[in-house]
Amino acid sequence: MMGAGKTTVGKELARRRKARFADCDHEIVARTGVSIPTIFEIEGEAGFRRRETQMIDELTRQPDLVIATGGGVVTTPANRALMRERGIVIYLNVPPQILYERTRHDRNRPLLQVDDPRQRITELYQQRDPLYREVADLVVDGGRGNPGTMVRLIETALQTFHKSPCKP
Ligand SMILES: Nc1ncnc2c1ncn2[C@@H]1O[C@H](COP(=O)(O)OP(=O)(O)O)[C@@H](O)[C@H]1O
Ligand SMILES: O=C(O)C1=C[C@@H](OP(=O)(O)O)[C@@H](O)[C@H](O)C1
Ligand SMILES: [Mg+2]
Repeated sequence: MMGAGKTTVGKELARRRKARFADCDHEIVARTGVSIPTIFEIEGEAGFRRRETQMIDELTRQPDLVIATGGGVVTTPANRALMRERGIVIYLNVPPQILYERTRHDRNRPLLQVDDPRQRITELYQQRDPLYREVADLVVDGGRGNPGTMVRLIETALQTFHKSPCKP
């Protein structure tokens, strides 16, 4: 979900594992030269989702890459299939109240620029939680500690986890 810590924790996880890192949103912004809110403004959410699918396809072809997705990636069935087939997927599960606290001052998430962002987050969480679980290989409680603690939890879980992602 937005505010779960994917960008922050993903970057640190990659550093610790000496892997490369890519943030899907960051790559889309770099490619288009405009911000996420601007893409939503011009192309709508549907336009952003098309770009996201293209980018996920591109990124998941690369080996040894830690990818931080955007929180809405699971809303597109094709993305869920790509993630399951090509990657080890970690769901950072964080309760809506904490997601709200972490995102309340941020203006860079167009879906939360509404009158009642707390309610919006709760609705999105309810809709998406089953989808995150559908694609996840590991579910980590992401609301319990700082990013460093999250990375250590993930590293420990990965030690006893073996999956051979398909070659794209
Ligand atoms: N485990 C954590 N504990 C406390 N704050 C966190 C944690 N993970 C991320 N944050 C903070 O929450 C905000 C959102 O994090 P971010 O990595 O952008 O989330 P996402 O990419 O999942 O939307 C940032 O201000 C970040 O510093
Ligand atoms: O949850 C979503 O639908 C979105 C999450 C954002 O990424 P973060 O999860 O990194 O905030 C970004 O992709 C866009 O604003 C839409
Ligand atoms: Mg992010």
